[in-house]
Amino acid sequence: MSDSPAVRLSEVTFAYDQSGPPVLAIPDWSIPRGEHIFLSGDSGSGKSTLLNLLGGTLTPSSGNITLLGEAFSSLPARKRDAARATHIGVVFQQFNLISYLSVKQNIAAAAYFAGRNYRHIDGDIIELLDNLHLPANTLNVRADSLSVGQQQRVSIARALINKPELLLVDEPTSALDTRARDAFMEVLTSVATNSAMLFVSHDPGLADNFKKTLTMRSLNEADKERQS
Ligand SMILES: Nc1ncnc2c1ncn2[C@@H]1O[C@H](COP(=O)(O)OP(=O)(O)OP(=O)(O)O)[C@@H](O)[C@H]1O
Repeated sequence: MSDSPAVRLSEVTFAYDQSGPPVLAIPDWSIPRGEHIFLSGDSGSGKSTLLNLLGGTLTPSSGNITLLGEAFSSLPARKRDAARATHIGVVFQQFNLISYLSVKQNIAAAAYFAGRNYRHIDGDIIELLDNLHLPANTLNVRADSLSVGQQQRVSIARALINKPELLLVDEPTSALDTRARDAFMEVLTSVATNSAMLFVSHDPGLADNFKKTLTMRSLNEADKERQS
């Protein structure tokens, strides 16, 4: 189903407390394949909740999410984990690299979890590091011996090693200074051309890197506005 969007939400609601009101309600929304979207919104508006739903670490209270036209949120946890590992890359705010493993081992782990033969992906890793302007001699050093900016690039390489159709990026630049931030954005958008990307950030200065921008509002705020 190559014409189906990367991800689609249909009649999705989510409540942390099943007896309470939902924190998120999305009747119909999709991210087309290859589209890069910048998402901002006030603290508490539901951005992280949405990322977790798209990544399958949370499942909707009602409605459903499809990935590449196939069932996703309704899958049993183990199959959802496998679909995530194969089709979704995630760049976390805190990188989430395994500090005592090498750069290569961190990236290869993502290939392993996607069921790939990770012993034969050295070429892919070297090519990615090169595109990310990371010197090849960083391949075998411990992740925690790199600079913050370099660790962030390794986290992009890990997210992209399986050529995911969907890339979820959560506040990736908050630990970087302005120069490193601009370099990061340039390198990210140039290597992620084949993936749909949802990029979440509080930094409005980054929106210019995207053709499409969205702002999330909390359901509470939307309700208050409707009533006033
Ligand atoms: N684990 C949780 N249990 C209960 N409520 C939660 C939980 N996580 C988030 N919430 C609530 O859900 C709503 C949306 O939170 P979420 O973290 O998704 O917002 P956000 O836009 O990502 O905020 P921020 O920009 O501060 O990270 C908020 O009202 C928040 O208090």
